[in-house]
Amino acid sequence: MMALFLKNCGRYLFSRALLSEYALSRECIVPCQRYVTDGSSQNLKLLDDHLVMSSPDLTSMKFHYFWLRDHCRCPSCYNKSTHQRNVNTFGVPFTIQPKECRLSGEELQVVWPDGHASKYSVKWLSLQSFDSYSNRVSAPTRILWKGMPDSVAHVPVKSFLETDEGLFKLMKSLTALGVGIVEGVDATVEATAKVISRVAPAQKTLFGEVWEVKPDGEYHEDTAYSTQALAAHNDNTYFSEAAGLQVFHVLSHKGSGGKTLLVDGFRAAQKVKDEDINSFQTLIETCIQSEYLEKGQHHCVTSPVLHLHPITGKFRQIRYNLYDRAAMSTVPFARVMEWYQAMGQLSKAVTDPSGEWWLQLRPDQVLFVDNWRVLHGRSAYTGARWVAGGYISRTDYTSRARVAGALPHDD
Ligand SMILES: C[N+](C)(C)CCCC[C@H](N)C(=O)O
Ligand SMILES: O=C(O)CCC(=O)C(=O)O
Ligand SMILES: [Fe+2]
Repeated sequence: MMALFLKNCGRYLFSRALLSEYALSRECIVPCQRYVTDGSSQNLKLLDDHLVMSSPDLTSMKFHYFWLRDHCRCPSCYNKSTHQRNVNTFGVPFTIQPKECRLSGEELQVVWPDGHASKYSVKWLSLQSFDSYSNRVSAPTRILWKGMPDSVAHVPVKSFLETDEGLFKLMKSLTALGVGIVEGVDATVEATAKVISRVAPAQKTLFGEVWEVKPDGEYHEDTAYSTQALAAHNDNTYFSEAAGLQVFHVLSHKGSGGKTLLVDGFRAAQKVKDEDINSFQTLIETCIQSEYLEKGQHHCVTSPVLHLHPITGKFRQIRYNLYDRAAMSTVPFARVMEWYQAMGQLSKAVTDPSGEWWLQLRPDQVLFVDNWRVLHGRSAYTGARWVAGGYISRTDYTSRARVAGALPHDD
């Protein structure tokens, strides 16, 4: 039974709390079973602190009575227009049991001891089970890539600005590959701003909202404002939350170099995971500090380089920026070299030339990059180069992607 439980919950939930909770579950102790059927396809089994619904075509679902009371969707417990709960959850005794409970058609109807009545559609319940959640969040949405990915969207600006399909194409490219391009855009800051705001408002940071890097433009104490080459990196590793998307538009360049480099950070992390699981673990566990310092600014964040989704274990974020690391004092002496070695493995995967996509951005192309996944860089350049761009916060990006239908679950 325990083995079955572990299997159903997936391998990321070996928490001691859960195991002991299960050991205490009354299901094993009190076989108080009442079967209620009304001829519907579901079978209802009422146990001490939860019920089990099963049908021949559906794996059984379990819900605690307390959970059911907390999820009452009647107008006094739940505000359907604001999508917010109103129920006084902790005014309910944890030991609550239904006074009556029946299945009527595809609806579960419960009357509680105080007479309060709740109804739940079986379909809705089936979408709320842990199994259903895990299946949804585990569903593959990403394609890892090396070199130039085949299917990056190049969306014409008119279609992008004016049609749902145009927006969907870009968002889908971003959720699948972490990169997407809008083409045919005027080489002006205003046109860039319009393209950015079709996704979400540009995020205001110390660099501005829609920023520009150009000779004699606004200057910040950062190598991005120099002409030197920049190896692949993520931006904002020193912010408590790095921007979700970064947008680049090379408006003009009279000179040489200045090519853009893109690398799939999740592909690099996957390589380390496949070939050296200990290094991978070190990069998930070890916290290092990143910082940004200039007059009036001191951003400083301590965080691991790799983050996984807490339930599925899928990649959530890579924070790879060798330049913006602070002096390393967060790692105990005995583990310093272990971290360097692990980071060295990741660095090898990141800089493997077969994984690099070098492109020369044209002045009509606006490039969107998922800054939690894809690393960017550039070659050194000469001459006058004018780049406009912006950040979009993670929550605004993922919200837009879900509304557009390109991201079905949390991420
Ligand atoms: C993009 N923009 C030019 C505004 C700023 C660049 C900031 C660069 C910083 N080293 C980082 O990696 O976050
Ligand atoms: O100049 C470029 O193309 C990119 C520089 C960069 O890394 C940045 O602005 O974040
Ligand atoms: Fe950057």
